[in-house]
Amino acid sequence: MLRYLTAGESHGPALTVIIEGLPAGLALPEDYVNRQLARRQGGYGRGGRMRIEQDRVRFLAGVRGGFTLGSPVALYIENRDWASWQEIMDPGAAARLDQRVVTRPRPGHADLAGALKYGHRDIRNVLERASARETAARVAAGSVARRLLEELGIEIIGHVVRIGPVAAPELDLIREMPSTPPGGAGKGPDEAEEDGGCGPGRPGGSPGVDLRRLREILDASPVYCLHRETAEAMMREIDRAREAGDSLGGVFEIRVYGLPPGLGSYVHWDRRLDGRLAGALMSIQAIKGVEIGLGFAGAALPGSQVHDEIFYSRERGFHRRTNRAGGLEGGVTNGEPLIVRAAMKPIPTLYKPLRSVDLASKEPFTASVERSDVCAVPAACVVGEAVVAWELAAACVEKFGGDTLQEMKANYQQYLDYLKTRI
Ligand SMILES: Cc1cc2nc3c(=O)[nH]c(=O)nc-3n(C[C@H](O)[C@H](O)[C@H](O)COP(=O)(O)O)c2cc1C
Ligand SMILES: C=C(O[C@@H]1CC(C(=O)O)=C[C@@H](OP(=O)(O)O)[C@H]1O)C(=O)O
Repeated sequence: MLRYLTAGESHGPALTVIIEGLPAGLALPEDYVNRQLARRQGGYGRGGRMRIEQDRVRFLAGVRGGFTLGSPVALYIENRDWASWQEIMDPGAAARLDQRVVTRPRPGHADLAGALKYGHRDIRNVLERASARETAARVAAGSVARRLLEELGIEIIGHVVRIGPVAAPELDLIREMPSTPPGGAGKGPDEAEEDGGCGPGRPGGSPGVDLRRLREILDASPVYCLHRETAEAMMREIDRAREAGDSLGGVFEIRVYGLPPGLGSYVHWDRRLDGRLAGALMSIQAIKGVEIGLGFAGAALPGSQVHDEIFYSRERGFHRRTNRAGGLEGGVTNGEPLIVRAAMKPIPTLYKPLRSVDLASKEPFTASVERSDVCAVPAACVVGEAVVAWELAAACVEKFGGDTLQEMKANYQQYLDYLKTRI
């Protein structure tokens, strides 16, 4: 079983993660994790805090010479902002608990509900842990999972499809993402349609696109959006929101290629991979909706336009020409790429103040803000990739097991060989 716990306050000394259940022998360079941490810090619309932090992982246990030992992996990410908060956030008796006390709950944040639940008079005790600073720890854990998935040929890619009112042109869910930006020599729709399938020689479906090139395009986009013109419109919208003292949400999409059929299970509710993925994505701060494949759009269509017909050929085995199910049927991967989307609400801390009531005096007030993100959808997309990676790696560990990576890969290969006898 693969599991992890995180701890850490936003302005405390550090974030920590303990991961248990990884096989021994997985190459885990610090730089690999650091690259994902840097992506999470990026994205147009972030506030001043991201200019202070420079997230770097430090392994404290479970890794030696760049390889996992099979023992629990402990890792640590320093909060640079701690230097300015040490006096107030000190875990010991030296903490100045009377300083910078927060009694004004922000609508949309955990402030009021958290203070009532835990009996805190200082909302700082809530916001420090409710803050999405914690997602740096989740991205670190997710990077470890992603590294493991890579060993099995499973690749994850996320992109932003909406920021506020600006949406990327609808990507046809039955086709793949374009391999080049608009105007370039992308793959034709008919060619793309022929990709995928869980037939011989391509277990788990094929991306049908150059993932390295896609990543380059996405990393070069300040909003992690594939379409240059849409990205520019998104940035203009973020600028407008910032000038108006407002904030924006949006939607990101995660696609996973190279998945074998058979991860997750229909036999019990808590083993369904769709439920696990939705739970993981919904647990990200400010995520308010998740859809798989056609998702909500499917509710408006007749069944004949929703379900993916099954075909068979000797070369490709069982395959589909459409992927409206987003790679999952019955809570089990079906060999098609996974497609999930998550909707993020606008950031709750606004420069344009919203009405609220002081926790201590019960007097109404309108909030004032020192700093905040205006839009964090690109960052949330990186967090989304991480939590999806985690759930998929956990499902792989469950199905293929193994105390060493070699053993796990051998089990995986045996399963793929078995699948070939079925097609
Ligand atoms: C990457 C990321 C960055 C965020 N940055 C901020 C921020 O700067 N200010 C803020 O008020 N909320 C921010 N949020 C959202 C809050 O953390 C979130 O709304 C809050 O924890 C309440 O949880 P809920 O929205 O899930 O109910 C951010 C969320 C994410 C995922
Ligand atoms: C620190 C991060 O995001 C923070 C998430 C966050 C919130 O309320 O969720 C509020 C802001 O924190 P601060 O008030 O310290 O500026 C963001 O900067 C991060 O992503 O690493």
